[in-house]
Amino acid sequence: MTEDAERWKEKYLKSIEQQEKLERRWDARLDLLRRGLVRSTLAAEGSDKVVDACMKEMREVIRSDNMDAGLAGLIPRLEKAVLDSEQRRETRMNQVSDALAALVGQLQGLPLPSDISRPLKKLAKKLDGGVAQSRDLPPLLGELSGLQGLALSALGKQADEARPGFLQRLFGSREDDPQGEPVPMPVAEAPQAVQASTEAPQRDDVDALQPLSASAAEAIGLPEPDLEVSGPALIETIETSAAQLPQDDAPDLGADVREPLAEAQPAPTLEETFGEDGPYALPYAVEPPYSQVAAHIEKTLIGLLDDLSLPERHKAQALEMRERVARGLNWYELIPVLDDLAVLMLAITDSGQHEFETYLQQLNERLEGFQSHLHEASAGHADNSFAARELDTQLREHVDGLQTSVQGAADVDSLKHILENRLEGLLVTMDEHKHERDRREQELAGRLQGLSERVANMEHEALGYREHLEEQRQKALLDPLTGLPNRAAWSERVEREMVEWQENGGHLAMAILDLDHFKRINDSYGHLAGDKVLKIVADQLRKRLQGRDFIARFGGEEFVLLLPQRSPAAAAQVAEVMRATVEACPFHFKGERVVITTSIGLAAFRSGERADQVLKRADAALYRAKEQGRNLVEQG
Ligand SMILES: Nc1nc2c(ncn2[C@@H]2O[C@H](COP(=O)(O)OP(=O)(O)OP(=O)(O)O)[C@@H](O)[C@H]2O)c(=O)[nH]1
Repeated sequence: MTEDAERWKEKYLKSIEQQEKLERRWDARLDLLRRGLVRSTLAAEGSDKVVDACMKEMREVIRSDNMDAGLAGLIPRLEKAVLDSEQRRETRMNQVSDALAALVGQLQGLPLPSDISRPLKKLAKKLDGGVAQSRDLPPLLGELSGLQGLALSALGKQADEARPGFLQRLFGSREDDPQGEPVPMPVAEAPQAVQASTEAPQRDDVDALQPLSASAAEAIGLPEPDLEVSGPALIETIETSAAQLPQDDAPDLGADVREPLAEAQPAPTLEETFGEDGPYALPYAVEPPYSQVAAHIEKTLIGLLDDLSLPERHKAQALEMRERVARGLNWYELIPVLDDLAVLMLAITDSGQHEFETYLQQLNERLEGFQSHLHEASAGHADNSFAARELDTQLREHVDGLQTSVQGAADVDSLKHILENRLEGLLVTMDEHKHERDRREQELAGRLQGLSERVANMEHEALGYREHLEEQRQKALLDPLTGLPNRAAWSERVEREMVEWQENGGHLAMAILDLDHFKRINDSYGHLAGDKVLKIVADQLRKRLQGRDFIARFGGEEFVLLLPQRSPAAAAQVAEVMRATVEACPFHFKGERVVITTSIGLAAFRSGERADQVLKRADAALYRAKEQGRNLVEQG
């Protein structure tokens, strides 16, 4: 064997040896992987039936000789099973998270001391974002169970103090509540209520915490169920008494409010008085879980997308959104869809602006056309002047010619002939000129007619746009839920009244009204009931306005009141009427009275002050009213 062949042989043997080593390592790894897989499949067992079946099959495939083919068939099925299982797990986690949030919500509805209600609020916030992992559940459950224990023992303590009535046990009463806070819950009919109403009650007797008999309700002037929302008798009482008082005196209207209570006689129950469907009845709707409202939301969104008249460039986006909605949404998919919808709406508003800009551009082009018509008309006028000068020259030439001819005429006959010729020429020139002038006049009249039509069209369109803009502006100034003016309208009005006040002097005051414990209304009766309360309260407050008084919804459960030309005492009187009006609204739930109250912060404008500074003082006063027990008017 040559030296070269020897070297090749050695190289070949070495590579075989290396190949065998690699194969042994590969087998060892494969064996490890097989064992690992078998153990993993065993460990994962029990999480989901379909996944379990796939895992079992996998173990068999791994142990078989035909692993490649077996795995190729199994893996896609396993992937699908794992995905499905993951989705089911997510749904379960969502359900658990919703249930936990509901539990926390129920606890939050209880009158708990702040050292329990604050951590509860924190826990509610944590649950707001949903629970992503099951490992997060034990600490959350632990936290909830601890807080629930504390809440129960706090309530137990209240029960030990032997306070009558389930609702009183649940929500506490003013004597026990250092804040003296009224709680907007149904007030049960109880015998002592009649007594309370006949024993010249103090202000607290009107409090929601105390059982309120129908007689008391009637006595404070709650309107009949089938009457229009307006005109509870209490409010009329207040108005009468307010009218009798001198404007600059701050009256104790509370006394007027309380008076009728003392004279009240036992009367039918609230349920008898209002029935279950009166204008003040809070709907019995239990807030449904998302799955129950999803179809409605989808239908509404699709309806909205179909009704939108969209500029061409936004149509594809809306169509894509529509398809997403039509495929069905879960809770978490809804939020991005709403975000996208909001972006689309903003884009449409922008295109409204764009449309208007296009209109202005068109208007500009038309005005340019108009200008060029005017140019033509003035050129026509210039032509006319030129033609008149031309005529003048021609006439002069004719007359000169006539003179020359007359001087050169030898006899009367030739003179006559010359004269006739010259006059003929003159008449022809005059005729031609007249024709030309008529033609030009006609042309000019046509142009003027066209111009005046264009102007009329433009005026008509501009008027349409102005009306459309005004309509849009008015809509943008109204709060859609209550129909009251909104924050933007408020700013406009404040601005106007301030200028008037600065120029003419007098008085100007503003007040902030914030419904008390409104969160509890939502939590206890649902958001629909909350919305109904807001609408009715807004309606009632609006009906109390007089003269230049102005009310707006500032947002949420907050209203603002502007009182021009009212002295501080008169403004306080109006605020008190508003407070009593809200308290007197005979809301009821399943036949039981629900007392809803408002706290009010009032501030009068001082010389040199800006509106935001006055609002700040009113807000600080409102804060004090809340601190001092709510259902109060405080001055800032
Ligand atoms: N139904 C309904 N609820 C609203 C609306 N706007 C705001 N809210 C709710 O109003 C509640 C206001 O609650 P908070 O600011 O905590 O105040 P509150 O419960 O009224 O308590 P106090 O102001 O301290 O007496 C929140 O639960 C909001 O979700 C609305 O348009 N409709």
